[in-house]
Amino acid sequence: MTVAAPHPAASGVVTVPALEVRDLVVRYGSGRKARNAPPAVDGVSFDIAPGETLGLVGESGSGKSTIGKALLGLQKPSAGTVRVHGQDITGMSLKQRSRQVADLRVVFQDPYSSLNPSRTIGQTLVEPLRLMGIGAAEALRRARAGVESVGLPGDAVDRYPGQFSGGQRQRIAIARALVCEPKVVVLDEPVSALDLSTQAQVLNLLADLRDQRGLSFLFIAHDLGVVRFLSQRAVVLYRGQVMETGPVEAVTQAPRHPYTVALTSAAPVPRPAEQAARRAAREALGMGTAGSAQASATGCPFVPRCPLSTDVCAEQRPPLRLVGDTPTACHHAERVPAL
Ligand SMILES: Nc1ncnc2c1ncn2[C@@H]1O[C@H](COP(=O)(O)OP(=O)(O)OP(=O)(O)O)[C@@H](O)[C@H]1O
Repeated sequence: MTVAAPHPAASGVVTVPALEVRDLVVRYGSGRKARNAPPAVDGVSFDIAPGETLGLVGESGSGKSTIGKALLGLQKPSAGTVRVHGQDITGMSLKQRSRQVADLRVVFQDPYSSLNPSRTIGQTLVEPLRLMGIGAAEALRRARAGVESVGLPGDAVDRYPGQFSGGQRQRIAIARALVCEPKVVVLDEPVSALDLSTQAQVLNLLADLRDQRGLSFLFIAHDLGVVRFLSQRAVVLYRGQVMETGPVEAVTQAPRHPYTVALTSAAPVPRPAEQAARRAAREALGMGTAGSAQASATGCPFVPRCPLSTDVCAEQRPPLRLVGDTPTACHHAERVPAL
């Protein structure tokens, strides 16, 4: 099994982050109703160092993909900034980005819908290079090298997506992302549509490419086992907010926030006693047992035995936040002295 590479920041050398996200807020829709609704992403901040992989985890609907879309310019942020190697790209249009921001690319979840079925692999890979002003012959040479770098034959450029398996298509999607030689790649659930053995192959390929090229990954996933395999650090999201962040081993093996405990309890661990404790934590928090954790609609999803329902709580926000080493107050506990 591939082991996550050491965190580059461990060397003590101060570097400009490959990706810097500050106080990101994203609201969908417009008008008063949208303004009054809780944002899909609510003040999220994180950095990714050069060569580092950051796992972004959370239950379905927690805002993971919305963050990915905001980084890529597919969804306009309501507030906050996004910098790639120090360059502020927050307000850039998609057109500007395609010319200027070759540093940031994406691999989407679904290898079947993310490639245009009517275009050859070569046409798909050449397009972003041509937008960057690279000549046709050189772009085709790079496209061939790109498919070879993900373990496919160079003549794959003459074929169509329908002629490849799901795993091969995901390799092609990775080649498309890397052909522009980006520094940062957003991987939005890149293996969750693949069967288990293909998942392992694609994860190993991603780890190899990252280590060879010094890439930084934002690895969006709901499967904590997969996140642990590739990431050095993890950010746990709930309802658009960061609940906990830290080294991936600490977050997955010794989570500090009750929500993370509940989320991790769905992932198998080698020690039965720990598994049982985590299962109990999930039950205490009123969360489901499947991989996608669901908070209880009634009853506080954060504090065991808290009698306040999310309907009653005026804050309508997670009561306890643990970011870095700085826990903030539990609003629910302030209101319920008996806790
Ligand atoms: N186009 C949209 N219009 C309105 N609301 C949206 C839109 N896309 C997402 N949302 C809402 O934003 C919130 C975050 O959704 P998002 O897709 O980012 O979550 P996620 O963590 O990626 O979930 P999943 O793991 O299921 O993909 C959810 O409440 C969702 O309903």
